[in-house]
Formats: sequence, structure tokens, C-alpha cells
Amino acid sequence: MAAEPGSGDCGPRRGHLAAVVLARGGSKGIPHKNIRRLAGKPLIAWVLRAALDSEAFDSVWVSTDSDEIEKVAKDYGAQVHRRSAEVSKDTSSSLETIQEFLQHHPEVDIVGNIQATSPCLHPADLIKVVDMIRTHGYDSVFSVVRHHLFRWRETMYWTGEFTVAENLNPARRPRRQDWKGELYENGSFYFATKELIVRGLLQGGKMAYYEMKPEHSIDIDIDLDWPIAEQRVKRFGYFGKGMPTVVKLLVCNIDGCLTDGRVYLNQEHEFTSYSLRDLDGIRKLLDREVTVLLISERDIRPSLISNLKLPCEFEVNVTDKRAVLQRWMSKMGLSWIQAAYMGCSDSDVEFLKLAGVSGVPADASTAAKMTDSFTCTQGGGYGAIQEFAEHVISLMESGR
Ligand SMILES: CC(=O)N[C@H]1[C@H]([C@H](O)[C@H](O)CO)O[C@](OP(=O)(O)OC[C@H]2O[C@@H](n3ccc(N)nc3=O)[C@H](O)[C@@H]2O)(C(=O)O)C[C@@H]1O
Repeated sequence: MAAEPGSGDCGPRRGHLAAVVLARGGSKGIPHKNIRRLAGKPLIAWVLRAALDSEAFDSVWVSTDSDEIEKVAKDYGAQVHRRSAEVSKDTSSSLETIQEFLQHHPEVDIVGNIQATSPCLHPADLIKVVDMIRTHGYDSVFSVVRHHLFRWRETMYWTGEFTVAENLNPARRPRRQDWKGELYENGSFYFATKELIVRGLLQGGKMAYYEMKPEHSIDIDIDLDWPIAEQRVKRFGYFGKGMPTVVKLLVCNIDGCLTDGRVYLNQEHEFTSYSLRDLDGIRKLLDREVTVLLISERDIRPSLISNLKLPCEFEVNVTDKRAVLQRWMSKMGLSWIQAAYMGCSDSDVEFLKLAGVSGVPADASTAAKMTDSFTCTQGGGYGAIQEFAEHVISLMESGR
């Protein structure tokens, strides 16, 4: 979606390109915004993952003044620049914070300032922007989105002033499909050379914009934006995988996904519970011809599963998950990319990584959560399977 900038091709550009995500600790509007969980992951994790997976940068940094953010940044694979208190104030601008970063990192020639507040970023976009800089030699590139908004001049009606239309003819109001709309900066990223930044500019020199898809363009500014951003990320975000559009099999760990992992005991029996919402999610997948296989490492009574009255397969007392999964995949003639996997424990990590799409409940183990999986907002046994099933269905329906 790169635009055609007027100045044409400017020749190749080399030099160290650093992705820099600014994440101060003291955000005002939304407390701890930069590491608050959005769709199951700390906010900064979304853009860090896109930047790292793009493999387009020589280094990926988080600039922060907070120990907590430093830890999260490192957990997600970024390097950390500890910034000074002077550039961590409410009044500090991104520009001065980036200038400070450059003073400490003289090896860096170009900065891609990626804003955590736009969490629907995809590596493919970053790869194209880096190509605009590397191959076409632009000095600065920033993200925009197209809006179809009619603008009207601001007036004070009580003074007798009249308003006028600024970008439309009211006598011939264009229909959305007959009007290209206008480009607006969307705050997702700002790439600029060191020369420009040192001169006090993030946008300047040979400039170009990069037009993002509207579904990927979201700017968290006020607290009201948060739930909208969360929905958008769940539907259109980058989950670190090839994003399959065909899913034929869901394998789901019973213990901790279908159940909440708790077992109640009396002298004769063990009891667990499940959520009807999860059965509904499974049913939705079955309706779409996805085979559902429930597995457990525990010796669960088969009648417990058959009592769910769902036409799904199950295997219990599994000692070798890999062998079971391999058997199912070859029986169905599938490759991993066509399989979905939901798990919650360390023994699921391998399969969470292999599957085309994977999900973990909110209370999964840390190792399971650190995989590139869709992290549910619900815990195991409380609707996580339903949430993941809806995510899988939206992937299949989006045709991506
Ligand atoms: C490059 C730039 O000018 N960014 C500014 C953007 C940009 O103009 C809009 O997004 C455009 O739509 O606007 C601001 O955006 P905001 O305040 O949300 O900041 C965006 C992200 O950067 C972090 N940040 C910002 C400044 C700073 N000195 N240190 C930081 O760590 C924030 O924590 C947050 O994760 C604004 O609304 O005031 C302030 C930002 O400085």
C-alpha cells in the first residue's frame, strides 16, 4: 500500500536502521499503558513482535525509564535503552527522546520510531517501508490512513459568521465509493535519518508516506480507544504466524483449557467443571467442518468426555503428545499449518509453536504464553476455548 511520492526514486540508502519503541513508565491517561495487557499481551509486545519478525531492522529497542517495562521489553526480545528523567516527563516529546537515544547510540543512522499505541502493525508493512528507505532512498517515511471525512470551517455562530464546506461541494455530496477520501497521519510509525532528527525533524527531506490498511490503523489515545483496539487486534492483529485461512483440525488440551485445572475430590470420585460457552465454541468449529480432538495427559474416565455429547474425538492418558498428534495429522493428511492447537502448559509449547494457529488461556504457564499464540482474556474452563474458536473462525472468514 505504499504511495507514489512525487519526488520519484532517490537511490539506495545504507546504514544501521534501528526500530525504537518509546515506552515511558508514567503514562497519564491510561496508567501503565505501555505494558497494560491488550488481547492478552503487554501493549508494547504487539509492535515488538512485528518489528522483530519483519527482520528488516539492524536492532530493535525500547526506550524507557521503568524497570517493569525494561523487563517486559527484554522478555519480548528487544534491547533496552534506559532514558534519562529529562525525556520522561509528561511534557517530553518523542523527538527529544529519540535525539537522546541517538546520542547514546552513535552507530545508528536511521530510526524507525514505532508507536506502541498502534498495536495492529504487521511485519509486511514494516518490510515495505524499509524498502522505501533502503532501495528508494527516502529520508523520512511516516504512516497514514485514508479517511472519508467531510471537513467544515470552524466558526462562532453567535457572531453571525457562516460556515463553509472545506473539502466538498454540498450541492454534489460525493458518495463514499465516488470519492478517494484524504490521507491522515495515523501515528503508527515515523522513520527518519539521523541527519533529520538531529536537526529537530521526524518528517522532512525527501519525504514519503506509507498508506496503511484501515483495519490495521488504530491509535490508542484515550481510555475509550482501548476496547476498540482490543477488538481490532483480535480480528486483524499480527499473531506471529503464517495466519492460515484453512483450519481442518483443532487439538485442545483438556486440562487447564476445557477445565480450569482444578480437581475436586471426595472419597470415591474426582470432579471437574467446564463451561457451556466452550462447548458452544467447539460446536461452532464442528459446524465449519473442523475436526476437534481433545487430549489429556491424565487418566480421565472416557464417560466424562462422552457426557459432553459433542461429536469430537478424544484421547486420554496420553504420554506422548507428539506421537498422538503426528498420528492424527497423517490420518487426516494434514500439515501443521492447517492445524490449530490450544494448550496451557509447558508440555504444550512445542505444539503451540508448530501449529498454524495457536491459542492459550489467560492463566496458561509463562512458557506457553511466551509463544506467538493468541492469548485469551478468559482463563481455562471459563470460555477460553470459545474465544479461541471465534478467533480461528474469524481467520478462516477473513480469507487472509
Ligand atoms: C512521533 C510523535 O510525534 N508522536 C506523538 C504522537 C503522535 O503525534 C500521534 O500519535 C499522531 O497520531 O502523539 C502523542 O502520543 P502518545 O502520548 O500516545 O505517545 C505515543 C507513544 O509514545 C510513548 N512516548 C511518547 C513521548 C515520550 N517522550 N515518551 C514516550 O514513551 C507513549 O508512552 C506512547 O506509547 C500524544 O498524543 O501526545 C505524543 C507523541 O510524542
